[in-house]
Amino acid sequence: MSNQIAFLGTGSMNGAIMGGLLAAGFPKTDIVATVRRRESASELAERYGVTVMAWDEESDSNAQAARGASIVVIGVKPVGVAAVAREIAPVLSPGAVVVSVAAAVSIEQLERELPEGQPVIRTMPNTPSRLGKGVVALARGTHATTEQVEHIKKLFGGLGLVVEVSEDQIAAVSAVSGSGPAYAFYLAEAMAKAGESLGLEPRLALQLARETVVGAGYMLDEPGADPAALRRAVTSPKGTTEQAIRVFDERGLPGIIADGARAAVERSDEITRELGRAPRV
Ligand SMILES: NC(=O)C1=CN([C@@H]2O[C@H](COP(=O)(O)OP(=O)(O)OC[C@H]3O[C@@H](n4cnc5c(N)ncnc54)[C@H](OP(=O)(O)O)[C@@H]3O)[C@@H](O)[C@H]2O)C=CC1
Ligand SMILES: O=C(O)[C@@H]1CCC=N1
Repeated sequence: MSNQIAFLGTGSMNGAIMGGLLAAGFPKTDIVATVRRRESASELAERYGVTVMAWDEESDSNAQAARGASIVVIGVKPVGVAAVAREIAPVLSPGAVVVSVAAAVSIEQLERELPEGQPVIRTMPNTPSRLGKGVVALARGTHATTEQVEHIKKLFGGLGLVVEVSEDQIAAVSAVSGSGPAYAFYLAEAMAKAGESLGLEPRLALQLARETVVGAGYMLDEPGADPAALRRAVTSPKGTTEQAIRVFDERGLPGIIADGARAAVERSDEITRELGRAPRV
C-alpha cells in the first residue's frame, strides 16, 4: 500500500498534526488534506505546501483524498464524523487505518459507518503536536492489528508523547491533555489581567505572563521534572509567593480545576449520547 496520509477536516487539530508530521520530516508529497471552504484550502496549501481540496459534494473531495491512502485521519467536528466516514467507506483500501481525532465519537459509532473489518484507531491529541510537544493518547479499534497500532504510535511519536489507553479513559484524557493547552493559555490570560490590575501596561503584563508560562513549561520539560517540587523552589517560606498560593488554596483553585475537568467529561458523554441517537442516513 502507499505511504499516503489523508487528513479529512484539516482545522486546528488535524492542521497541528499535519504540521507536526511535516516538521518531523514526513514528505509533503505523501499528504492530501481536505477542508470545507475554499479560503481554508488556499491558506493551508500556501502554509504547508501540501495538496488541499475544499469540500464539494459533486467532486467528492473526502473520498478522492482517502482513495489509496494507507492512513486516513478524520478531524472534523464530532457531529460531522459519521457523514465523512460514510463518504469514504466505498473507497477505503481494506488495510487502510482510519484514525479519528474527534472527541466523544466512540469507536463503535465510527466502525458502524465503515466497511466491516476496517481498522480504526481513536485518538485524543492536542495542539502542541504541531511543535512536536504534543500528547497523543490512542485506543485501538476492534480490527486494528498490533502492527498497525505500533505503526501509528511510531508515526505520531514525531508529535510528542504517545500513550495507549483504553477507550473508557479517552474522555478523562481529553479533559486533561486534550483541552489542557486551553487551561494553560487561560492561566496566561488571567496572569496578564492580574498584572494590569496591579498597574502594569497591558502589553508589558502580557509579555510577562506569556514568557513566564513558556519558561515554566521549559522547566517542566526537563527530565524528571516534578511540578510540586518546582513550585516549592519558587515559594520562599514566609515570602510573597506563599501568600499568592495561600489565596489560591483558600479559594479552592485545585477543586475548581477538577470541577472544570469533570464538566468536560460530562459534556463528552453527553455528545456521545446525542450522536448515538442521530438517525443513520
Ligand atoms: N482543537 C483541539 O485542540 C482539539 C480538537 N479535537 C477534535 O478535533 C476535531 C476538529 O476540531 P478543531 O480542529 O478544533 O475544529 P476546526 O473547526 O478548527 O476544524 C474542523 C475542520 O473541518 C473542516 N470541515 C468541516 N466539514 C468538512 C467536510 N465535510 N469535509 C472536509 N472538511 C470539513 C473545516 O473546514 P473549514 O476550515 O473550511 O471550515 C475545518 O478545517 C473535533 O472532532 C475535536 O473534538 C481533539 C483534540 C483537541
Ligand atoms: O473542545 C473540544 O471539544 C476539543 C476536544 C479537546 C479539545 N478540544
